Amino acid sequence: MSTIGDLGEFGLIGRLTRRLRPGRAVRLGPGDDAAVIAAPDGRVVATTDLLVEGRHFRRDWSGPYDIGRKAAAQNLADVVAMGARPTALLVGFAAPLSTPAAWAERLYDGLDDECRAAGASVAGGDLVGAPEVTLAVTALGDLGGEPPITRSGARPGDVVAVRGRLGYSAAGMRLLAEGRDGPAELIEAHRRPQPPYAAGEEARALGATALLDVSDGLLQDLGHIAAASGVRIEVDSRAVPVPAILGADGPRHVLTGGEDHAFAGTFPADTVLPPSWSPVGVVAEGAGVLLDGREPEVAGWDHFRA
Ligand SMILES: Nc1ncnc2c1ncn2[C@@H]1O[C@H](COP(=O)(O)OP(=O)(O)OP(=O)(O)O)[C@@H](O)[C@H]1O
Ligand SMILES: Cc1ncc(C[n+]2csc(CCOP(=O)(O)O)c2C)c(N)n1
Ligand SMILES: [Mg+2]
Ligand SMILES: [Mg+2]
Ligand SMILES: [Mg+2]
Repeated sequence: MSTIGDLGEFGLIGRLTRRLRPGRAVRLGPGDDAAVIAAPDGRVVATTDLLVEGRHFRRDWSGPYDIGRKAAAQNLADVVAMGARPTALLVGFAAPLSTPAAWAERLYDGLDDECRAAGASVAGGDLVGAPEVTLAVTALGDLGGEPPITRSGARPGDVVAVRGRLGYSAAGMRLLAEGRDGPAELIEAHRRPQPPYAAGEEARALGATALLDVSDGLLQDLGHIAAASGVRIEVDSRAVPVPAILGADGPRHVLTGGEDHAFAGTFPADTVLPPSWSPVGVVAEGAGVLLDGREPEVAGWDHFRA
């Protein structure tokens, strides 16, 4: 079995980049000092997120293909959450030299497939030998001439709505931690989030006043909209859909579980929301997030508290 150490830095770069398919916005991809990405709008949306072994994923819980998909998805979702179309990813990849080359190749297949699903591609990156697997992913996006949908535009009277799965990843992680092997749908959801990438364009068409992706937990992430917009967000727990598959702790997973990368937005009160968007609360004057009129004890994930 060949390892990435056997291949060497440039051998591995060649093996990995060969797996990537060219993307629509990439004018010059891997191979030079930098990539060249089309930015027809003249403004580039840029975002970066780290994934660290043992903190974001475990190699005994997830295979390389799913880790690649997750690393891409969490960054592509941030671009979509700005109301932009993802164009390209840059991937910093650190791994032990004993890592099987096939593991690294499957990681790149996952990155490439998730990019495809969002209309982007991997345009470049960096490679380092290191004691643990770490991925530092940067995503770029195109606003198509439209203004970004920020966290700061929510206004009192707006309705708060969510699109996409919530709580599945947290429920799946709990099962993995307990050594259980089902329900498969939950475990798969933890390994591979499925952000509904169409939500960005939908939210824009619906006149969203603020938008973000739910990475840390619904209540906590809504807190970012509340803070940036200078408003209070009031969530009604009875309005938040809790699928039965999530089990007894379903309500907690849905309200505070991260990593599904659903989208949460605020919309003018008279907006007619399609069924894919579930209204979960309202925007009011004030500050913070209230759940059924009270401050929640737990709101979501915090790296420095976990
Ligand atoms: N080390 C840093 N240096 C500069 N800015 C940072 C740093 N870390 C975070 N930020 C900025 O803080 C803001 C919030 O970051 P955060 O990572 O919470 O958002 P997110 O990527 O949407 O969420 P998540 O990381 O949970 O997926 C972003 O605008 C981000 O660019
Ligand atoms: C091994 C392992 N332990 C814990 C977790 C849970 N977890 C890690 S990061 C995060 C929030 C989003 O991260 P970020 O804010 O960095 O985007 C959550 C819920 C996991 N996925 N794997
Ligand atoms: Mg981040
Ligand atoms: Mg985000
Ligand atoms: Mg976070």
